[in-house]
Amino acid sequence: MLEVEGVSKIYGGERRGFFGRAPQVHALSDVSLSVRRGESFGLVGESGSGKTTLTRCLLRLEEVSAGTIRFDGDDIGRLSAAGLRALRARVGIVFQDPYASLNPRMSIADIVCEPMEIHRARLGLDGRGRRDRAAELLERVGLGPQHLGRFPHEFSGGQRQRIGIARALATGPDFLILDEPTSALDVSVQAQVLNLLHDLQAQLGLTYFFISHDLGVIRYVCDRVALIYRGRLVEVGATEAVFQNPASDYARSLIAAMPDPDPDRSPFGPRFPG
Ligand SMILES: Nc1ncnc2c1ncn2[C@@H]1O[C@H](COP(=O)(O)OP(=O)(O)OP(=O)(O)O)[C@@H](O)[C@H]1O
Repeated sequence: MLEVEGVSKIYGGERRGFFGRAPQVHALSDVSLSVRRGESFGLVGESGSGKTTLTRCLLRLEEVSAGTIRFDGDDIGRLSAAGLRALRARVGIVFQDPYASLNPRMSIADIVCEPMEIHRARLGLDGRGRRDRAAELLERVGLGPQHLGRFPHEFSGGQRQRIGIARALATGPDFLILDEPTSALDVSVQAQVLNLLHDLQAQLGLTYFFISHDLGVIRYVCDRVALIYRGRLVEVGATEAVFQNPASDYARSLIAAMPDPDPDRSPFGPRFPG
């Protein structure tokens, strides 16, 4: 579904004054990976390793410096304005911090309806239709439609992240970027949100691109995983194979540093029980 081929991204280098240039940062160097339809693909890397840059390139919020990204076979670097809008409707994002990512002055109805308004020509829903869909989405994420008129401060962290997930689903995407979706939550709430994501994936046939620096969560959730270090992929493979038989020194050191490498004894229990 997603193919990233030889992608590099260099920030900076633009002229500054008469003689100088901004320093260059190689945020991504020759990154290649592919995500299959219906799978959960994990991207693991420490802060500054290039995870956000890669997701921004996937949505073409940044232009790549080299390489190509294909979504469903289309080179996203060559999409027309209409093609780009369609891409952004098909790709939803759940952000890390459910406190910062929901506008405190907007009602839950407005928050969940906003992406539907942006994409209204494509979705063909009037105001009533958007509100009905928002109610349906709230129900899907385990919150009732009675919450539509309330505001973010009235909800717990886990509930806010459910609202963030409802918003990410608003345009009917088939691909979700989950950017550290549970790292701001308590461990008990993390497991509930991860289980919700698992159920939604099965119900809606979603493909997940799951970013995290928490290997326990990645092992629990992802079918395959890529490790990124200073903008370079150092390992890609089936999650269990990488955990049980890591090929790179980086993977070995990450796994050795995990508090408990046994998923059956992780805070989340065995991988997706039931
Ligand atoms: N707009 C920008 N201009 C210049 N450098 C940037 C820009 N955005 C990111 N960088 C640099 O690119 C590198 C990769 O950053 P990126 O934000 O992609 O990492 P990350 O893995 O997402 O980190 P985090 O987990 O902290 O979000 C870093 O060195 C960062 O400082």
